[in-house]
Amino acid sequence: MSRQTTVIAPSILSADFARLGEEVDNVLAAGADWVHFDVMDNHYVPNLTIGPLVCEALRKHGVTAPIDVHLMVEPVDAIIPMFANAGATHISFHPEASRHVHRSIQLIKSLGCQAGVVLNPATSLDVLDYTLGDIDYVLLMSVNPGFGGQAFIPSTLDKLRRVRERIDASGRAIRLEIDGGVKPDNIGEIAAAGADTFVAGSAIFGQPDYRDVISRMKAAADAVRG
Ligand SMILES: O=C(CO)[C@@H](O)[C@H](O)COP(=O)(O)O
Ligand SMILES: [Fe+2]
Repeated sequence: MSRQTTVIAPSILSADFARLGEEVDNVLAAGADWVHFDVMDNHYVPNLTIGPLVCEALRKHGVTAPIDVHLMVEPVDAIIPMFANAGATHISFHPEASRHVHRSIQLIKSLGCQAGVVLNPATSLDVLDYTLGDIDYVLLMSVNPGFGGQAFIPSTLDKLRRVRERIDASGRAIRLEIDGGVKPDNIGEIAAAGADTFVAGSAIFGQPDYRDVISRMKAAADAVRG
């Protein structure tokens, strides 16, 4: 199977929300591939962030890049069509926030979006047993969901290797996305462990030069991915 291209997906959670359209334009012009859009409901996670109106506003602003919606909401099914209609291209959810995981995956796909399942640091890989045949990506959390700016949990590297083995054994073109604490100085070992899609919030929006940090991250990942 062909290798997936390296994708850098800045998490807008760390952007300046007062200038969101401009911030998204700037990271995309600086080489970012996707926009990572963190939706938190003050229920599944303690934090409260943004909803479909903001996704729609980015589309109306002229953003054409993939918008990768990471739903940290419970229950999840009612919110999926709202994001599909608002312009999301990718929608992922936490399986423990869905009563019927297969149904949620099929709902996302029926709306024309790519479907992903999200594994928290302490979530077992068992959920992949009956989802790998249907999903388009796995989103592996390397921090506990809810906040930007947390430190990468080192045990995630071993988990990444195990998910990579499962994906390769499936024979399907499934992306492996990593989310939380990804920085220029650890992206190489994260890529070597099997990730191809890299979310980074504070590492990108915390820097004065987006092009410099994104190109350094991409080069470090590609150096080990070949
Ligand atoms: O989903 C989440 C947090 O729940 C992430 O997408 C973070 O927003 C990533 O931020 P950094 O750890 O890169 O600062
Ligand atoms: Fe996220």
